[in-house]
Amino acid sequence: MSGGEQKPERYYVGVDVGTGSVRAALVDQSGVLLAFADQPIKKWEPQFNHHEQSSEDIWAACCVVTKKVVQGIDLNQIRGLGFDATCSLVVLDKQFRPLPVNHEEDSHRNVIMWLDHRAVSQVNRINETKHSVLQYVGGVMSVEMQAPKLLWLKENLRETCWDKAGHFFDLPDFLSWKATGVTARSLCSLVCKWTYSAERGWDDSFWKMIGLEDFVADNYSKIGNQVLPPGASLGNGLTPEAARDLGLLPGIAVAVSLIDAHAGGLGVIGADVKGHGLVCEGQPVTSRLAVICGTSSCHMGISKDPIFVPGVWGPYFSAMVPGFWLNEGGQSVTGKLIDHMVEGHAAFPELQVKATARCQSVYAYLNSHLDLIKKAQPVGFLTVDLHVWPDFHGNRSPLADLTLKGMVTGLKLSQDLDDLAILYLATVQAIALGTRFIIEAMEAAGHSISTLFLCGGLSKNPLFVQMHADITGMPVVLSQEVESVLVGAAILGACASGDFASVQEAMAKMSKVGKVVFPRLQDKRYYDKKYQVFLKLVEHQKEYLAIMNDN
Ligand SMILES: Nc1ncnc2c1ncn2[C@@H]1O[C@H](COP(=O)(O)OP(=O)(O)O)[C@@H](O)[C@H]1O
Ligand SMILES: O=C(CO)[C@H](O)[C@H](O)COP(=O)(O)O
Repeated sequence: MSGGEQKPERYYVGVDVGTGSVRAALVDQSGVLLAFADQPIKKWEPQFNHHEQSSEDIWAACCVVTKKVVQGIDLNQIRGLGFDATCSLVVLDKQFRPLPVNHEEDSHRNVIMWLDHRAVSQVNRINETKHSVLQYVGGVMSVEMQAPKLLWLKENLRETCWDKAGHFFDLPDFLSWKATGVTARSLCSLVCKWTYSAERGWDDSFWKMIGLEDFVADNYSKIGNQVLPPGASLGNGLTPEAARDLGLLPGIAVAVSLIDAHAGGLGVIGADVKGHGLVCEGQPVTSRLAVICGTSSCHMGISKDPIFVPGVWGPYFSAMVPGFWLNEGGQSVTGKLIDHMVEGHAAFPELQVKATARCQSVYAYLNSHLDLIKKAQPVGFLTVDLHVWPDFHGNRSPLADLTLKGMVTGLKLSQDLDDLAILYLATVQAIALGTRFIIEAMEAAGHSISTLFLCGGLSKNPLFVQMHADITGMPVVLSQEVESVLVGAAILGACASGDFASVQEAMAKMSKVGKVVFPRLQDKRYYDKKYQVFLKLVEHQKEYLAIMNDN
């Protein structure tokens, strides 16, 4: 190339499989999103607490969105592809065909979703073993992890699923296998959801103790015995078949994947914060907490040395940022809870009609409605006598108690739009109060957090963002690209292509600060009182249980 000519742009494709939809983006070397597409995916709930999906449906959606974002682009400029996905469990037979994870024997439904709580008895038995691997998941294994789900399959679907199974994949690893034919697993998935240790590998005694000695006997071939770091390049890149499916060129670099929350973490946590008046500017990156808020919220904090936080997953070595330990706090339903509260209210049909008439989302309409009814006071003060405990799907962190339930106190006989708006506000606040609860647990164990970096669908909601700032008392950083999880996936593709020397370098170059929302410190006293009530709610819930269980 002659001196005056510009180098052709280099692009990366990121694919993010969330709970409700698949998204793809075309991203350039500086992390700018040039094209975006999304596509809903199917979900089944055949019985309460059973949640299933189809890996074929998910792959088909990945193909649709990828083809859309590369339309009109010279495919030779696309250097790498990265996937992230929810940590759902995909089951395939020895010939890589889908196997049913249900009593109906519907093999189309071969994915047990991350939020599925069918394996309660199994996880209780696993926790009773007090095995040392449990130290690395906050002391208590979650029913949402893979070991209890695998045990459930063995105990409940022996002939139709377990005996025929050849491959159990975390969804992010299924996608990279589909793209490359390589069955290597991501260190991220195996460490965070499967009890693998980055330093010690699999622990035979754990699998034997819980009754899944089958994996030890076949040298873990069904759950992964080749483990690679996220962002590493897989095999010979994209296979000709997958290239046809996705509308890309064969041979482009495909990265080892990440779980979606972890991709969000990569997409936001390394941004250069200079000039934004943020306290974290002069502090190490460990002072930042990435909060990825979609159907669920995940609170990703990193540290140089392992920190054991009771009820908070981890510490996981190199599972998100290489060389750092990760603690992952979480709330199992946040976006799903807001939607549940709003859509279940008697005034929801009226809300839908009014929001549609104004061409607004229901959330934007509710936010403006709250602004109307708040009068002179700060909007958050509308919930002085309405309080919510948000564990409608159990508590992930910091209590790690899946038996906890949701609570609402302060209900009235009214069913109008004002009532719906205030209940929505109290729910948003409860989620933010839950974040404060998690941060306090992390800090008590040794983390020192000063700044939140929010991304995911809920970060599009200004009320949700402001409440997180006001209730935690910390500034909230939003990225320049709203779809930061996709930037994280593209960072993986960029690393696999060899265009960046390390994940850290790609993070620093591709994630950018957009808006900063500061806490309104004048409202602190009010939110401190809301937090006091919040903690009382769960105390009371436990008391009610003790009364009812007392013989
Ligand atoms: N424009 C928006 N304004 C406010 N909230 C939104 C918006 N879009 C999505 N959400 C919320 O975000 C949640 C979904 O987030 P998303 O990141 O898309 O989920 P997932 O990755 O789990 O599929 C929804 O449940 C909804 O509550
Ligand atoms: O457990 C998780 C990450 O470790 C997430 O909760 C799960 O992957 C679902 O993510 P989302 O709510 O973004 O769909």
